[in-house]
Amino acid sequence: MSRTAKTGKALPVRAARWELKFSTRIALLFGMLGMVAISVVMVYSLRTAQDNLQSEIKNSLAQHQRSIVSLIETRLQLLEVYLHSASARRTVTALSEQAQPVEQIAADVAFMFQDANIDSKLEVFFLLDPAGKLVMDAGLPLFDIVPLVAALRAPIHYAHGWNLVLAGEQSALLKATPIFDPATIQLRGYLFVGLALGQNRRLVADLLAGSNLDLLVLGHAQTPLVWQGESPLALQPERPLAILEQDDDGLYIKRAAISLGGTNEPFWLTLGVSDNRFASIYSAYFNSFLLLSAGFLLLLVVAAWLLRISHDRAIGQLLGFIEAIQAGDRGRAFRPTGIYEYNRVGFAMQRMVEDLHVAAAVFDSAEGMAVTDARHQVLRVNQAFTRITGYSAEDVVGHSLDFMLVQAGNDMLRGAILAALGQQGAWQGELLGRRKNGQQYPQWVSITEVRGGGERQVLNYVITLIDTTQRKAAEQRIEQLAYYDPLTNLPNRRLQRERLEKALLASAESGQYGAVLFIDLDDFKTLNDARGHDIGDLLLQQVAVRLSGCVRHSDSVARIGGDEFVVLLEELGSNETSAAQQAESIADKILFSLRQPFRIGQMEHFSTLSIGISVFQGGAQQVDELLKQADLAMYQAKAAGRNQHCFFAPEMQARVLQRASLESDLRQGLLKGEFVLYYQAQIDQQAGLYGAEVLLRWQHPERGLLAPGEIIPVAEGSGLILPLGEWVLETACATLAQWRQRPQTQHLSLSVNVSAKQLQQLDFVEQVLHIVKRSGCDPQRLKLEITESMLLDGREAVIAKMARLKTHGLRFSLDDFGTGYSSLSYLKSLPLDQLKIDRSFVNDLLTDPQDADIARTIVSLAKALKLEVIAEGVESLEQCERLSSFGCTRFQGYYFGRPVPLEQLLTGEVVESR
Ligand SMILES: Nc1nc2c(ncn2[C@@H]2O[C@H](COP(=O)(O)O[C@H]3[C@@H](O)[C@H](n4cnc5c(=O)[nH]c(N)nc54)O[C@@H]3COP(=O)(O)O)[C@@H](O)[C@H]2O)c(=O)[nH]1
Repeated sequence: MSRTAKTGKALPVRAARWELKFSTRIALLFGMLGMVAISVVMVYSLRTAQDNLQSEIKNSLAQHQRSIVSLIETRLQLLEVYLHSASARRTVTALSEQAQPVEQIAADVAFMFQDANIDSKLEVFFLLDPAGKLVMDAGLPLFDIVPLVAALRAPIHYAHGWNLVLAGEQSALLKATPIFDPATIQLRGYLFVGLALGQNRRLVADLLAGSNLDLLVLGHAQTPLVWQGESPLALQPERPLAILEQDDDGLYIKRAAISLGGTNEPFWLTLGVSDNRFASIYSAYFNSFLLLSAGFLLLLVVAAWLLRISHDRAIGQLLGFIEAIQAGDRGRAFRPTGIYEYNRVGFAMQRMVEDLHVAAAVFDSAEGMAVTDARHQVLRVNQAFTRITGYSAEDVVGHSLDFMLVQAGNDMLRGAILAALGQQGAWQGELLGRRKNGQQYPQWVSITEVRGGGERQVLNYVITLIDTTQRKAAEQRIEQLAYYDPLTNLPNRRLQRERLEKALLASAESGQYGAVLFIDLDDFKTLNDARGHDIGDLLLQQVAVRLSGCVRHSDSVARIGGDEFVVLLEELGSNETSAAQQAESIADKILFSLRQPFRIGQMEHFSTLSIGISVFQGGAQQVDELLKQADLAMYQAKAAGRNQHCFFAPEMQARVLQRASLESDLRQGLLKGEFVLYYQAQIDQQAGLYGAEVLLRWQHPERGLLAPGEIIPVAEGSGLILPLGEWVLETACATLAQWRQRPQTQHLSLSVNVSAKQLQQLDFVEQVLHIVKRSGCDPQRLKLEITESMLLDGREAVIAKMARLKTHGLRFSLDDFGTGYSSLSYLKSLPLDQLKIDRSFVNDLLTDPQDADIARTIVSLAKALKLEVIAEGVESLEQCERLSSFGCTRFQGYYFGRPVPLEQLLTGEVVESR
């Protein structure tokens, strides 16, 4: 037998041995059940009917027995009444006179009882004389009483109750009464009445009258006395009492012991009735049984029909669901039927289908999948497998996948995989695969056993392949990004730290010295800002190449940020001096190498660098500490004039600590008001003192008066420059406000140094205007000194702030002019009022023609830009005169006065010289 699947292929389906439609099966089952049930009911009903019949017959016969006994008793009582009545009246006369016929006595009794038929009741009625001789027989002639009289014992016995007298075939129940002569009270005889029993057909007829009995036998002891009807069982006195029996002719017979006339005689009465008389009861039972069976069968048919309908509907729904799934309706949900079991099947099937869809979806996932049998022969592969490996299903089905593995011959690996599969049922790991085109590729392989069957033996292996080529490349890329500087391809700070940690451990083990060179390019920021970041990047790349060229292969060069590089030198021997010498020689080599001109595009650039060296012998030191030491040494090298190296010395550390403590002091100093302002006079050639520069001083409780050089870097580093700068501005404005009050001073202006951090504040303009307004000073007398370097970051924003402040009357001076890289066009865009010639040019003005030229140029430039110009650091008359010769008319310097407290500024010679 075969069934056609959706694919059109014939699927072999083994039919069950007794395959029947469910409805047919139900009909058969119900039919059989109906037959069995009807048979059982029939047997039960018949037996019940029989039992009921017998019980009815039994009851009926018992009833008849009671009636018959009652009839006989009634007859006896009547006879007794007759007897006594007859004895009371004429009977005595009759006996004495002998004239009264017996008929007359009977007629008297009949008259007395008004009973015309009394003759028929007085069947046995006779008189005996005292000697027991029959005097008169007044009973019915039907009965011959002679044998009875002969069988009598003394007549007196019969005066006390009924007595059975048996005389051959004759028998009767007799009772007597003595007859006395009323006059003499002499016994004259006995009057007897009796009920004839033996062969008394009249009695039997009377007893059977109106009954449906077919048999009656009245017996005494072993002798039937009178009977009517025939049955072989009826005349057998030995038959059991009170048991219903049936003879071969179907006659039901029941014998019972009875008591008559108060005697103790063993009378028995057997009654019989033919089963024909109960045919109607049988037929009633049979008919109702037939009716019941027919009704039951009908019910069965209806039930089977209803069952079939509901089954057909439910199975139709279930089949519809299955066929829809087969037809590709994947999202079809099972609609519950009215039958619980089918719903379970339907829902189980729906879950199964969903699981199969999930499994199919999983199988069609982006991961390559192959399913093999227990002998590793491929059964199925998915599309991703083909995409990854290049092998189609036809290429691999029926083969082992070993040929695709580069390590196929590696027995150890194979053994490890099989061992893992045996123990955990799964293995995963990285294997080198070979694609169909021969290309090798890394792949992550997972193998999982599928077990089943009674003994849970391995049925299949599911193999998942993930091509990790891209992931590995990405990992490498991530590692490159995480550990290498993308600009120079040198290790970055993170990698260098790790290498340093390893180097320290190695050094601790070997006892060999190593060294860290912290390298910072001199003036790189200036180049970067002036020439742009692209040029800066090119320089950094070339620096990286040169640095790498200066060290051994085993050494490590890293760029840890901006223009900072760290070189790690290892295995410098176990002699500290020799190690330091080696480090120094490499530092010199680096300095020399980097001093050579760089060619960046069309431009030739000269660069120098500062190197801090820290020598280490692992164990005691931490990476951070080592880097910090080298960094400090590098700053030392910068402070010492740049383009040189400097070894770390513990004093440097002390300075750092000192700086930290200064920061804490500075915070306290601000709170305690330890800061003061000094004023350095600014002189106009014609007008004399025209203003002053405000210079910060700190009256340190322990260290005395500190200059800005010690305060400002710490304040800027800690952020305290903001409250400090605000205080300076407020104090200067307060001075200006005071000066405004006095005619001698109201023309004086003040220059206030502003730090880059102050200027970068978003609300700098508002802050300044607020302070100015609150102080009540003339904003035109306030000049803010900025440096070129402040304009490097966020130049547009700084210019906008300057412009806003200028609209409120404030003025700006460009400090240290000439030391930076300001271009002319850039200078022109700044909203300036004054250029300040840097002290370094003034210093060598008289000796260095180049500085003199610069100073002259700055004066000319200021004039061209219509700006004031002032020279700072003027220490001699000669310098002053030379600057005057260039056209500079304003001066500041020790020649005119050192920075002094406010009181001294106004009382000093300068004011007087005005
Ligand atoms: N942000 C702030 N910066 C401030 C503040 N106060 C000062 N500073 C900055 O500190 C720099 C150094 O100031 P100071 O140590 O006070 O030195 C000034 C003068 O003492 C010195 N000077 C003046 N004349 C001469 C001279 O003839 N010879 C000589 N060797 N030195 C001289 O120059 C300093 C003033 O220079 P300048 O500012 O360039 O005019 C100082 O430069 C400020 O940058 C402050 O409150 N806030």
